[in-house]
Amino acid sequence: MKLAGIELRRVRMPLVAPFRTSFGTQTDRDVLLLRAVTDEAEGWGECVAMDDPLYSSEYVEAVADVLRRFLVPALAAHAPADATAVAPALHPFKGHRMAKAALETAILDAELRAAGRPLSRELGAVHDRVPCGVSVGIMDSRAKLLDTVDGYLSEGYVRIKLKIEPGWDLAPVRAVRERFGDDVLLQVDANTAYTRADADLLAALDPFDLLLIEQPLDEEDIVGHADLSARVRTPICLDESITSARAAADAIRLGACRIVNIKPGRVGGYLEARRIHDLCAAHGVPVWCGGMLETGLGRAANVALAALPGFTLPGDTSASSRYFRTDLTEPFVLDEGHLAVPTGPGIGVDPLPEVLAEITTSIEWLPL
Ligand SMILES: CC(=O)N[C@@H](Cc1ccc2ccccc2c1)C(=O)O
Ligand SMILES: [Mg+2]
Repeated sequence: MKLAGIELRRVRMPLVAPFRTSFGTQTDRDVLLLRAVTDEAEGWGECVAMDDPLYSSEYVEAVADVLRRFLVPALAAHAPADATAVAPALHPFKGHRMAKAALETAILDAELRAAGRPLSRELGAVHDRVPCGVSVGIMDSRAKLLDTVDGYLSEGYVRIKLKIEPGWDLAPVRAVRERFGDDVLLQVDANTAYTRADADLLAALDPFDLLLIEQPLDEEDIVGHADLSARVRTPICLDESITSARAAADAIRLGACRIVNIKPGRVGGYLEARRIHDLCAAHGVPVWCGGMLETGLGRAANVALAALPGFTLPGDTSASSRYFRTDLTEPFVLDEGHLAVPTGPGIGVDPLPEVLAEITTSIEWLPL
């Protein structure tokens, strides 16, 4: 397969409702899409980076810059025959895992489409549909929160995740438990909003029988999470801290987490995501697929990954309608709380041309 070039395409999509987390409120998605053009097929990679470096150090403008000046020229020099050669070619450049993930995914998609192989098969999927959870933002009131959770449960979501931050934690969790009972699968995500001094407060969540507490502390505080794990009964799950298979291995070894949220965009791509899945499975650590408000392109690839055997907890692979009135692809629609794994070659979905044209804000061609 010969790579002719990479198209950087920025698209803007409004969210159906503001999404508030401990690091800010999002009202729309400004997404960088990569289209890899080869002599045999083309492939899509969706970058998960936000507009601002609030979830991680990466942000969309920086991703475009590092692709333009370093990562795409490096591929020109290495002329990778397939996606497995991409990470080694990019290794000299430190970090920028979200940029690397989008580039590798676009090339992997092109390669698999040319070969007629679905991504799910390539990764080792064992299911043809996956159970879906939903991430619920911080709200202005408990009443609004309860209405929102009620709506999602009615839609069929099998797990509820509440965003929390200091001042919005025990009360919303208690309200959801009191209203919907103890059988609802419930977890929380702090996006690093707490400190080691909050151990007693986080331990106060134990009576609510949560599935997990996601990333309570700073992404670099592995030891703090290990100390917390010894004081809090609820399993600690890491998200922002798990940037690679090595980071996952170290966190597990140090007892910093008992569950891992795998996000291919955060760890450098689907091949590294599979390595993390395999490593966690070897340690008996359950994993689930996180979400970064992807369009249907990224959503399709995530659903394929979530079908691997070690993904034993429902992920944030929600339906398209959780975030978008109109998705970039045919919408992903919840069916009895599940999403079907795409069966077509590569990621198995394509942008709808008229939607793509409508939401595109810029196009840049990077020849190899
Ligand atoms: C579904 C979910 O909670 N995702 C992230 C947080 C998050 C929140 C908002 C975002 C906005 C734009 C891009 C990425 C974003 C990620 C998480 O698990 O921590
Ligand atoms: Mg998270």
